[in-house]
Formats: sequence, C-alpha cells, structure tokens
Amino acid sequence: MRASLIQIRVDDDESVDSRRQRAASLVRDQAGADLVVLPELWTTGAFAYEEFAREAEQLDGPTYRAMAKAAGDAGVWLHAGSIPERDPDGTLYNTSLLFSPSGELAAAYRKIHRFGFDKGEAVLMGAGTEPVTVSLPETTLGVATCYDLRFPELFRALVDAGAETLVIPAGWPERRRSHWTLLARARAVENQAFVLACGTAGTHAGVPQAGHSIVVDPWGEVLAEAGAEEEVLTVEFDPSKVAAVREQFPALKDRVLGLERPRH
Ligand SMILES: O=C(O)CCC(=O)C(=O)O
Repeated sequence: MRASLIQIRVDDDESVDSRRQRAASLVRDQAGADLVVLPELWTTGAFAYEEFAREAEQLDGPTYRAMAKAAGDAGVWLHAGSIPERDPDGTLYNTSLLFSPSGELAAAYRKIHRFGFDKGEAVLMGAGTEPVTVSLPETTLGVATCYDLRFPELFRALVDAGAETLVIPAGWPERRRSHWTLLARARAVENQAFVLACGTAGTHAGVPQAGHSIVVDPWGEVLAEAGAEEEVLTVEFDPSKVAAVREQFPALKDRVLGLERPRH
C-alpha cells in the first residue's frame, strides 16, 4: 500500500478558504496513492478555540464537499482529518471524515477523548462515544484523533474490532513532541499494528506545531518521519506484516481482560 500523509501548515495568516483549496489540491496531487491522510482540525488549527464555533460546519458542509470531490478526483481513500462539526442540536464535535475513492463518505468519527489540559476543547466540544473502523480492500483502519493517542484502551477496542492500521490525525504541539513519537511507537508495538500519525506544521494561536508526522510498522520500527515544515510524507507498506507479526510473537493472545476499574 502507498500512503501519503499531508502535514499541512496551519499558520494564522492563511484563511480557512485558502487552506481548504490548498488541501484539496494537495489531495488531488496524490492520485496513485491508496490512502491519503490530513491532520486534525486543519481548517482552524487545533488550538484556535475561539474559531471553532465561527468555523463549525454541518457534517456535509464546505470541507466535506471539497474533500469528497478531491477523494473522487484522485481516486484515493481519504482520511480528511477532522473538522469542528456542528450537530443539528447545536453541539460541536471534533469530527473526522473518511471518504472512499469514489468520493462517498465511508465513516465519520467524533473524537472520544477531548483535550482538557487547557480547558478549550473539553469545554467547547461534546465527546464522541463510538470507536470507528473502516475496511479497505488491503487492511482495516482504526481511527483516533490527537489526544486519543494517550489512551491505549481506545486502541484495544479498535484492535478488537479488527483494526490493523491505526490512523491518527493530530494537531500536536512542539512542546510535547517527544510524547508524540514515543506514543505512536508504543501504540504500534502494543497493538502489533501499523500507525500512520499525521500532524500539522507551522504556528497558530501562538502554539508552534510539532510536525514530525510518523509511520511505524507493527514491530515498532519507524518507516518514515517528516520534519517540522509542511510536507507530504509518502510511504509504502505491506499490510500483511500485521498478521505475520501477530503470528510470530502472539502477545495479543496473552491479554488478561477485565482489569480496568474506572475511578469516575
Ligand atoms: O496530548 C497532547 O499533548 C496534545 C493533544 C492535543 O493537542 C489535542 O488533542 O488537540
């Protein structure tokens, strides 16, 4: 499989419209790839909290339409990253959109773990409740968004639902870049799955972005890693490696279930 991760710049000096057009054109440039991935909240930037309500879209709004068309034009599976979605009841969600190569919506995933550290997202947005997997001809994707990366139990749920390739759009800050790389590799090793983690470049709302999109194989080896600037990270990988690693070193079979005791 060939995957292209579009690590787009989210600087404040570009309008949402301009970035949307640029993203669509970057997706079209990836014709020939099997899977294309954009990052989290790339229209607004993940830390531009005051813009979430202003730029929120109904699910089938302008970003949906632009990305559906770009996926169809390029003939690729597209994980179009996430948008601030406004539900008809008024609640905002951090929602990822996935399109098939014919431009049909294949899945929408509302981020389950809201970023509560500086209150913004956790106060402004509702929480998703449903883990999402999507079957492609070559592999089953399990999707998660940014802060979700810190919660291994979500990834176990995705693996239990058949995920072999974990796709994680993010707007991770440079300040915690060491966690990003470490957690991406940890999720790959513990789940014996490919991890495709696509971040943003640039600075918005005063927060420098980590970039460093990364692709990790089921043995934890880094297949490709971007730098800090905008770039398209392209990688070839063999999805059958997941079954091979799970068979050669069957740690997932030794799980002891039922240990989780939530405190709240
Ligand atoms: O967990 C982190 O360090 C970053 C998370 C984040 O920025 C987000 O989920 O938007």
